[in-house]
Amino acid sequence: MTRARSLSGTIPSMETSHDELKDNTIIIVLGASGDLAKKKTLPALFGLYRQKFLPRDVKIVGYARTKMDRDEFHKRATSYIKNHDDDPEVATAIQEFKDLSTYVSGSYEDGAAFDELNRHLEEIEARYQSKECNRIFYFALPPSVFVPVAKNLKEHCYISKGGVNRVIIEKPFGKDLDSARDLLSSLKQYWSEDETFRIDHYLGKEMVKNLLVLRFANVAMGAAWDKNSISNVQITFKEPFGTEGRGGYFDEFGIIRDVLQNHLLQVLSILTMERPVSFSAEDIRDEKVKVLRCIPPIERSDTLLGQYVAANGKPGYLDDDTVPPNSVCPTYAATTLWIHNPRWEGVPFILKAGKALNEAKVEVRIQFKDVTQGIFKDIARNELVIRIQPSEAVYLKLNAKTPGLYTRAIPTEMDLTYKRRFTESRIPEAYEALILDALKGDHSNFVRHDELDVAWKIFTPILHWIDGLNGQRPRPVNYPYGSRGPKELEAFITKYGYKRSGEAYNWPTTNLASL
Ligand SMILES: NC(=O)C1=CN([C@@H]2O[C@H](COP(=O)(O)OP(=O)(O)OC[C@H]3O[C@@H](n4cnc5c(N)ncnc54)[C@H](OP(=O)(O)O)[C@@H]3O)[C@@H](O)[C@H]2O)C=CC1
Ligand SMILES: O=C1O[C@H](COP(=O)(O)O)[C@@H](O)[C@H](O)[C@H]1O
Repeated sequence: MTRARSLSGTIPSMETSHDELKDNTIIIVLGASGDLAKKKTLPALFGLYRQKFLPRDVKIVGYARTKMDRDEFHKRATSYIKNHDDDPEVATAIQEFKDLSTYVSGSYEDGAAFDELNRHLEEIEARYQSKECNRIFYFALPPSVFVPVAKNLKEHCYISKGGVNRVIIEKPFGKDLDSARDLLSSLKQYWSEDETFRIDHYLGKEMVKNLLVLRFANVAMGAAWDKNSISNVQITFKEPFGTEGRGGYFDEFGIIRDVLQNHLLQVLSILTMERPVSFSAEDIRDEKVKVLRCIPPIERSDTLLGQYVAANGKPGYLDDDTVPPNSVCPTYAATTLWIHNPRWEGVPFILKAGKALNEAKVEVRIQFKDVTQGIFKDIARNELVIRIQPSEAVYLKLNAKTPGLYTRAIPTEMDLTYKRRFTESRIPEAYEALILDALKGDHSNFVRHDELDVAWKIFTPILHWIDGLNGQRPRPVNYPYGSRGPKELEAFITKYGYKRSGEAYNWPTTNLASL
């Protein structure tokens, strides 16, 4: 396997080799006919193959119930690979990728079908030089079949004569605390924690991984990273499209389970945890769990729920045929979390996520406190913004003296936009980074069982209220498709101390002529 080059400023223990799989490895994608496999898993495997990050002589096997021949599987597997036609190097790599990929059709419940899969894997392995072979099973499957598939793989496809077996599992991991505990304990009967890699793909995003470095490799950041300097924090997820055909799934889960309880809470935990002793998986995850345990369950009064309605020629949530009529499922939520520890006591962390909004954006916005008044009056607050996507960036809004013969401060910015600063670098897809970690046996960017438990403790009471388990279901407020969200949002964030700058803020350049 190709090894990462040693760079100046390398983070030492991030280079640690775990149980890295270098050869004789088969990656089996279960649910290979589905949406996730087609759009994310198989393109990520191709990306890794093309960059020579997969084990030598790797083979990929798709498995699902749908009957299809190898050509049809190849067509689907490569349909989301970009730059298909015009680059001969990509075309060659695609052909090689097809040559190493096969497909087996079978059910998820039937042991005999998994015997068939196992026979196919053994045929491949018979051609490997070593007797020690490795199998990685990737669950691109709905949660309803997680347990039978985990059981059948263990009973029919597990290599017990040496070699490594691993399972990579996608969210959702349950619907509340009890169901998550049930799911986890069912899966644990078959697969150990060490063999299990629970994906939250936000942990594979470049800017989420960057949070640890920004925070702990910069004294200047560390010094201001607490309640003494910070007024409030917003973690925002915005998508410009609605459920569009995925309403059946979505209506059962809602935006909180879809995005807040996992992706945004992961970002929050890395943003607020204490410095880990090392970059080992357990040291990082210990610190994440510690900070999450300081967060009490979310209060109803700290919650704003919304649902999009038709506007701008786009359909409302209830117009989606796959959504039950009169559903009160929230497609937008803002919730405020509080961390009861000495570093963060009193700082509101506002998690906001919505579908069918005016733009695609995920960012962390840290607003600092007001500067002492006196020599300054109504001066803008500093804000540090970490834009996770699109167009990765970190920028700090800060006040500077207006150049020239003025004694006036003006809001400006220090801007680290990745496209401009790192012109030669390709930012990896989250799934590429995570599959590579799983091949290396590095759990740092995967969700540990106790992280899940504490995450569900924070969200379960509010989810039960939304699900109507304790009485009537709350009705979300409406917001138009393509808008910034519910009109109540501005008052909601203001309540937690967020102050918009009084000065019109021109970003990224300041027009001095207009002063
Ligand atoms: N799609 C996405 O972008 C994302 C998905 N995920 C998670 O990944 C997993 C897979 O998602 P996705 O690919 O969208 O799911 P799909 O609904 O596309 O299901 C994947 C495959 O599973 C089989 N399947 C579907 N429904 C059932 C069922 N009721 N019983 C048995 N088998 C079924 C189908 O294959 P066949 O009939 O051929 O066996 C299907 O092709 C889910 O847990 C999802 O929450 C997570 C993040 C993003
Ligand atoms: O897990 C999910 O994430 C996607 C958003 O992922 P991103 O990488 O495009 O930001 C979201 O659309 C989907 O509803 C959710 O299940």
